[in-house]
Amino acid sequence: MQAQDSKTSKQDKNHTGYFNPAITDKPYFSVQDLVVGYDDTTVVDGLSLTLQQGEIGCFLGYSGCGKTTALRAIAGLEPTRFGIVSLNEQCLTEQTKRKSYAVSPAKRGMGMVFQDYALFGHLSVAKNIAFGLNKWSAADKKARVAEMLSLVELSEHADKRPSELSGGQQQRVALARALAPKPKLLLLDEPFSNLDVVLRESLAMSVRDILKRTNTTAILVTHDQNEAFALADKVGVMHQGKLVQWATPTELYHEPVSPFVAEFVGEGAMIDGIIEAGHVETALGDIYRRMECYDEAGQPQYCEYDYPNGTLIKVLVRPDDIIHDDDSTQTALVVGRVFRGANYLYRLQLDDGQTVLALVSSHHNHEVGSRIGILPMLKHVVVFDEKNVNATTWSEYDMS
Ligand SMILES: Nc1ncnc2c1ncn2[C@@H]1O[C@H](COP(=O)(O)OP(=O)(O)OP(=O)(O)O)[C@@H](O)[C@H]1O
Repeated sequence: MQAQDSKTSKQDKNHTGYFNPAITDKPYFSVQDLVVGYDDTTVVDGLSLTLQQGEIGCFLGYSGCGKTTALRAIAGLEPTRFGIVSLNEQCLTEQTKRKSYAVSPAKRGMGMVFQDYALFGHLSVAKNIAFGLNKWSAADKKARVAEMLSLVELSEHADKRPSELSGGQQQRVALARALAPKPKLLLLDEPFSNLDVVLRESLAMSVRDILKRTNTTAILVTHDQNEAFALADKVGVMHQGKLVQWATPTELYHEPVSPFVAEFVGEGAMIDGIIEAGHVETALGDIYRRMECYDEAGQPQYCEYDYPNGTLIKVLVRPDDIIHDDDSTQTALVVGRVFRGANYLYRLQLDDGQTVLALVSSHHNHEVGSRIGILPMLKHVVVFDEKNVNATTWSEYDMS
């Protein structure tokens, strides 16, 4: 009885109506040290990640960085040179010094959705969705197809051929077909890239909603950051076959681990900083890293930075870190601006000639050449080391 209660509580619906992913010590899906290559080239190089049940992961990166190869290796469609892949407590691939083992793709319990939908043109929408259910009884199959049609909001199109549907609708049929057999893991390879930009983001949001409602664990491959952020819980930035950072979209944006991730994800500028007496001096002001302790008068104590005085470093400044404030005594010169509807993206020159970006409500219309008041309000201070390779993030800081 107790076990039943605890299982129920793990799958309780949260306030959004979604099922919470089951919380267990062991990840539902894990990849350890995956290495995949063609001939003498290594294309995926030591990739490791975990997902809990119901979580959506994403491989994001430039063309050719190895995203599709990683996905295909997880599906068992590419041979693995090294590494372990496990799903739902089952080992699917183990290529190590001790063992060489791989479950065939058909027995992995995975569903796939491709860029080109790969629907059967001669079959109706309903028959496309029923395609993977040949072992189900006729009654169960009928009920499941009806359920999937309703889930993707295509019930009234059940008897149409795919060619009679729009691109977005066809992709929803492909999703319904992949979800119908209840896959343990759904793999989506650039599923929206044939669609126009506006449709892409709205379809990504509705696919996320469908995956969350069905508690489906999934991995998406894309080179489109907006799509990754709209759909995924965890995004892995890939670069030259390596997973550089595997984190939530917010963490990637605000706490990138390297300059590559900082530049790849979102906009921003890296301004010069110099370590002086334990704090960082920048053109925006001096930044003091706060410790979690206070002196007797209640004044915060500050960390010594890890580098000697005079060390040159870089500080990441995102457009939302610079607040426009007419009353501020700190000003910057507007050297460029882009109208984005709700906002202007201003390019601002600081007194020492460096530029930063600022996202300002489009009610504030300042001409190029004018000076505007600014307040630096960094959510996190991301400092890149002197070799510009690694980053550290400070969440607690003061500026002067
Ligand atoms: N079957 C293959 N044989 C040899 N090399 C391949 C093969 N498939 C992919 N590659 C190479 O592996 C590298 C990674 O390809 P992959 O398709 O995984 O990248 P990707 O990040 O998914 O790129 P894209 O976004 O363009 O699809 C590329 O250099 C590609 O040319």
